[in-house]
Amino acid sequence: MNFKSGFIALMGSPNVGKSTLLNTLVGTKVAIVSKKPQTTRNRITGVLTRSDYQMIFMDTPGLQTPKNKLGEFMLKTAEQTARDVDAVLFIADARVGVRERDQEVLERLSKRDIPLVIALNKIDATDAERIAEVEETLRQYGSEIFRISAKETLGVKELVEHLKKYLVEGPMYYPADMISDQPEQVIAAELIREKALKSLGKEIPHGIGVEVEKLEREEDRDLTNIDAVIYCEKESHKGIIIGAGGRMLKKIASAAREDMQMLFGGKVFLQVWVKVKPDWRNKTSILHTLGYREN
Ligand SMILES: Nc1nc2c(ncn2[C@@H]2O[C@H](COP(=O)(O)OP(=O)(O)OP(=O)(O)O)[C@@H](O)[C@H]2O)c(=O)[nH]1
Repeated sequence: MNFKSGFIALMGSPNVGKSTLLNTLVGTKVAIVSKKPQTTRNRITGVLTRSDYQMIFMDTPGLQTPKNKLGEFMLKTAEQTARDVDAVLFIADARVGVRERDQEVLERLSKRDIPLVIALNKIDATDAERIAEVEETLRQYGSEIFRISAKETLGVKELVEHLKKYLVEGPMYYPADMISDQPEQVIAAELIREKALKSLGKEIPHGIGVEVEKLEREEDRDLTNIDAVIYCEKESHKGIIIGAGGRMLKKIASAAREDMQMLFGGKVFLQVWVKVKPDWRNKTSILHTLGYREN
């Protein structure tokens, strides 16, 4: 059987249990990313790797009505994330029910081509009648509703089994053990990958992977140095990723660096290389190196 992988966006209002579920799914504490308080509200990625599949979860910020620039940024990030994934997992709180904001978001999500799966969380703290009532409201947005408790790990296995259906044949984007050791590296890599996919359109669909080789902080200068490599499968793809005069790569790196600065705080010095590795996920040898500096 071939390896499958995919990206799944976690969406839902603040406090419904997205971080708890992410931690339950991935089995490690990934929700602590930065020391800066507001940055924990940005996107966090959790990776669930098994022998035959890898699920990459994007934890989007809460869907509250934006009150300021940061709020606007977070909402934008959440909606953008939901666009570039293989499935969206919407989480509702059984105790609170379906809020107006949830309805607006669900309305939009249900009209998209991306599969929508709904998890009704906190069933451990809600009576059966209430659960049935909320589920009834949710049914108009999608038929795939799972009752879960992220905290008590109820129904989570069934949910994962279902989500597996939306994975596609593809690479192991991240090393199996990466998330527990270096969440920041994973997030930095994902940001670059996201910017690359967005800028490149459908030209190079699943053929790229990003690896962050170095992420070092210089606390005294409030600076983070990041070295990353975009792996692609063909020489022709490398040309497209770099672009005429290096413009495409510059665009990708600039956009990624901007998000990284939001996420990590302080300044980010980012260098991105593009390397061709036809089977990049299995081989360790680097066939070709092309340097590019972005600052
Ligand atoms: N009883 C119960 N409480 C839960 C469950 N899942 C999460 N919680 C609690 O709900 C609260 C919010 O959980 P979080 O995981 O931080 O929610 P979130 O959606 O990530 O919140 P934001 O970061 O604000 O978007 C915490 O107090 C959790 O302990 C659950 O399944 N059952």
